Amino acid sequence: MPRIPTSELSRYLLAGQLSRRGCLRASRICLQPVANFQTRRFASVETQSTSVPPTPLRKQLKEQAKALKASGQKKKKNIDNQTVPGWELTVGIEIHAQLNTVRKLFSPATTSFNDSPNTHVALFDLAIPGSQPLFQPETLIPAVRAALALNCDIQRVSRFDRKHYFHWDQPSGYQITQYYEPFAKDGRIGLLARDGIAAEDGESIAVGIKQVQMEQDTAKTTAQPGEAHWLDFNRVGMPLIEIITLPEIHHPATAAALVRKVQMMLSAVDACVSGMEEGGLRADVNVSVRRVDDTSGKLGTRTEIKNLSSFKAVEDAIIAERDRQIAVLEAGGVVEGETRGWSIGSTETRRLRGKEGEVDYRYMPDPDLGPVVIDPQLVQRLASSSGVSPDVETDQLIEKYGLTAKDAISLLALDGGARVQYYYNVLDALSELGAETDAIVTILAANWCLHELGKLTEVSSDLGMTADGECKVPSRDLAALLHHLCRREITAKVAKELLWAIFRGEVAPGGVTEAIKDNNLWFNELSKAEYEALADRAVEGEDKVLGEFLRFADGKSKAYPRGKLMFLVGKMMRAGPEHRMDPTSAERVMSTRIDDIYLDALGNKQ
Ligand SMILES: Nc1ncnc2c1ncn2[C@@H]1O[C@H](COP(=O)(O)OP(=O)(O)OP(=O)(O)O)[C@@H](O)[C@H]1O
Ligand SMILES: [Mg+2]
Ligand SMILES: [Mg+2]
Repeated sequence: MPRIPTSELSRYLLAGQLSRRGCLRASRICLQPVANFQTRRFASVETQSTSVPPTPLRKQLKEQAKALKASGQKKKKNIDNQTVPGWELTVGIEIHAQLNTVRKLFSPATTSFNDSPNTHVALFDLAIPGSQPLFQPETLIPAVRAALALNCDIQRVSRFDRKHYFHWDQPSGYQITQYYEPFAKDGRIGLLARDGIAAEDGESIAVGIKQVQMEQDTAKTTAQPGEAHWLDFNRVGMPLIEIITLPEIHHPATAAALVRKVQMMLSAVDACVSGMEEGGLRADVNVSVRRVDDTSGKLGTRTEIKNLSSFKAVEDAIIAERDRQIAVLEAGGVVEGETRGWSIGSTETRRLRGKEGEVDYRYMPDPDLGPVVIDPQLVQRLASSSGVSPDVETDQLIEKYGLTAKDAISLLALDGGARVQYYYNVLDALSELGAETDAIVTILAANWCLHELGKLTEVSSDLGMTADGECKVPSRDLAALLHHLCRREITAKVAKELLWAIFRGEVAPGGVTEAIKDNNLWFNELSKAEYEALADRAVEGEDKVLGEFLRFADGKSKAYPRGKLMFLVGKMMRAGPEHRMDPTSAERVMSTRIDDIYLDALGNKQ
């Protein structure tokens, strides 16, 4: 496998775009994407093309559901597909998480997130001859915080090893990782029913963490039409931790819940900048099956599905691979240890390479790097200054703000932990506006932060959420909007339209009230008499419908005819000026008038 041709690199060197200064000093160089760089396609390559913007995950899932519906096939719901009678599934997960650091692991180049390609690259990152690794000790801070959150024992001495493989995403021909002596071992992660584990796992479950190791990320490859690949070396050398669980997970939903919980835990202690949705976290799942009556005590042969980038993909890929392995074994075959891939929307995993294709990594201690010695005092300090755990924060969101466990956990999980910060910012802004932040308001605010904001991203892919909880809809503007809504000064419909306008940038920041004024959107509700007049008109010619209420009042029918009530309210709403009406008020007036007036009148008629 060829490495990056020296001619390509020297072209940039000659063009003066690569820093000639010391190999170990920070250098921001500007490489253009490597066009038409042809070499063997590797399975782990990300195959999106930059010429076509990637489709947002939610959209992909919707399209997948549509296609399934159109094909007339019915997919078994995951909730009913956690076990296969007669078989035990076993899963172990490797999670790669990008650490929240300013510099790369072994070079002083700054880390980047969605910056222009090849603008954060030091000589060492490209393995320019003569350059050497320079361990950046501050990368230990998020790494140790993460390992502590996962209840690991931090090792006083750990070491770096070289894992050799040849691929264009790793210019040196090896990745520096911790193989023989990782910095953290023997952790444990607790999962509760509310975290979304399979019902079969009961109220709670603990999964062991074998080890956590530090390692370098690889360059990002973007496949272009034809055989060309573009390489972005900003990602090469970014510090990662690899979290390796023991093979102790036995249900697909529990595996997905574990990855989600790890993401929440890492963001709670500020160890990571972004979650799965943004590409800061990736998971490989190892899957095996064995018959429940197997008494050998041995696990089945594992296959590994690499590079999963959503919680749903984790669950779906495990189900597909479990079913494939069972089918092979039931047909009298054997499961081969191999690496497999998964794409969104598929129903089967696909073989990438088998055992014979497995790379011999030729692990060896890196001779250019000394041991890492972590002072127990540092560990203590980091332990005592860590953020609140997701379990505790979920409890607080439930108890203090009245949220459901599902909404609390969704808030914590979204945008790599930034969505819940956004929620707090909205509540603070509501208090500043003088709003009572009782449960009605806190629940309403959570609903908008989750669901109404979520609807915006169904069309556009991005809210632009920052780590400090701000986005294209400033928290103060959402608070102003909710304040008016709670005081019934605008209708929910107007509030939703305003949210879109803010998102599209059509309302100046801080200008929600002005926008309502300028567009005459205040809710000038109908008077009681006006509602009553509309109700009277709505029941004209509806004696048959009113008869249903009479039957209920006379005890002839047991169920209150709520559907009929809503039918009459719908007639009222259609007949009146919608922007001046509230469906709840209309319903109240209609139901009172049915009881007080219309039924008597109907009785007299009959
Ligand atoms: N029989 C099995 N069934 C399911 N999972 C298993 C089985 N045996 C091991 N595992 C899991 O496989 C994973 C092995 O990860 P580890 O990083 O140690 O090795 P690797 O996959 O060979 O390395 P890498 O992919 O990083 O090159 C662990 O999560 C472990 O729990
Ligand atoms: Mg591994
Ligand atoms: Mg692996």
